[in-house]
Amino acid sequence: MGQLIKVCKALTIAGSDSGGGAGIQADLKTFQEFGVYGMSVITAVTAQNTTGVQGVYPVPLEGLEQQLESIGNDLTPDALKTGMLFSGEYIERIAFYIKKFSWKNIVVDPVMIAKGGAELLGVEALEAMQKHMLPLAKVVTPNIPEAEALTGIKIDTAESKVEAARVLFDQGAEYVVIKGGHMDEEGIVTDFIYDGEGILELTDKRVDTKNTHGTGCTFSAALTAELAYGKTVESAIEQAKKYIQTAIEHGIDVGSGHGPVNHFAFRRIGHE
Ligand SMILES: Nc1ncnc2c1ncn2[C@@H]1O[C@H](COP(=O)(O)OP(=O)(O)OP(=O)(O)O)[C@@H](O)[C@H]1O
Ligand SMILES: Cc1ncc(CO)c(N)n1
Repeated sequence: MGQLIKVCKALTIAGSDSGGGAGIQADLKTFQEFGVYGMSVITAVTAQNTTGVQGVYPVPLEGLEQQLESIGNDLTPDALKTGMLFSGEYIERIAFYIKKFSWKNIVVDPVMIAKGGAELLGVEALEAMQKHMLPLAKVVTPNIPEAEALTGIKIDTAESKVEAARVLFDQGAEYVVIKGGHMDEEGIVTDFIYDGEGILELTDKRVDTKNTHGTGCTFSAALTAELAYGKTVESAIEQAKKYIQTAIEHGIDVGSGHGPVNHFAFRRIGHE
């Protein structure tokens, strides 16, 4: 007789990256590495590789809603993350289903632009992100350009970073993580965390590499996996930072452009 195993479950609502380094593919690979059962709702299919995004094909709205219904009627995620949400209309529907099924532990990665400049979310969708997604977010994880777009604040000083984090908190996120990958800091990368009261900064050494495709998706997926286990937000962020650091340090040599990070490096080199 087979034995059924109870596991923690995580859902990603995001776009597909045919190249396998970002989006749904990065999320599911990361969930698997953390030993979490991964599920997906696909918003759009991208034709993409390490050199860029060649095409974006949204899943019809009906198909998006049906995927959400299918998950909600049978499987309750312990945590979920959102990535590329495609449009304001899609965001509004996704928020509706998250509330309908009372899903909790939500990580909102407000993906807007791919490395190389391809638009993954229209600017018209900014308002929907602020109005519908941020109030549902346990954690919001913008990179610097996304934090600037959502707040209208130019982030170029320590003070402006704090100010932007406050605005995102006021927009409804319980925790704000402004990722430092795009900040021009000599030799280090600092992620900035704000919970409405205190500030925590997580710093690690900047890896000199062109293989940074999918860093943001991978980081937020690791964070989501840890939340699915019931970890505190602080410890989930710390673990996600360790995971992404190891994945970047051991980048994978495929493709001729910005190659992927190594989703399986963390366990293989002895972390648990
Ligand atoms: N060169 C690097 N060396 C070490 N850590 C990095 C580097 N670049 C990014 N990171 C880390 O990776 C995570 C993602 O940050 P980043 O700012 O690159 O997100 P992102 O722009 O949303 O990524 P993407 O859009 O490519 O998926 C953060 O934890 C950040 O500190
Ligand atoms: C589908 C998808 N989601 C997110 C990103 C951002 O890295 C990407 N390049 N592609």
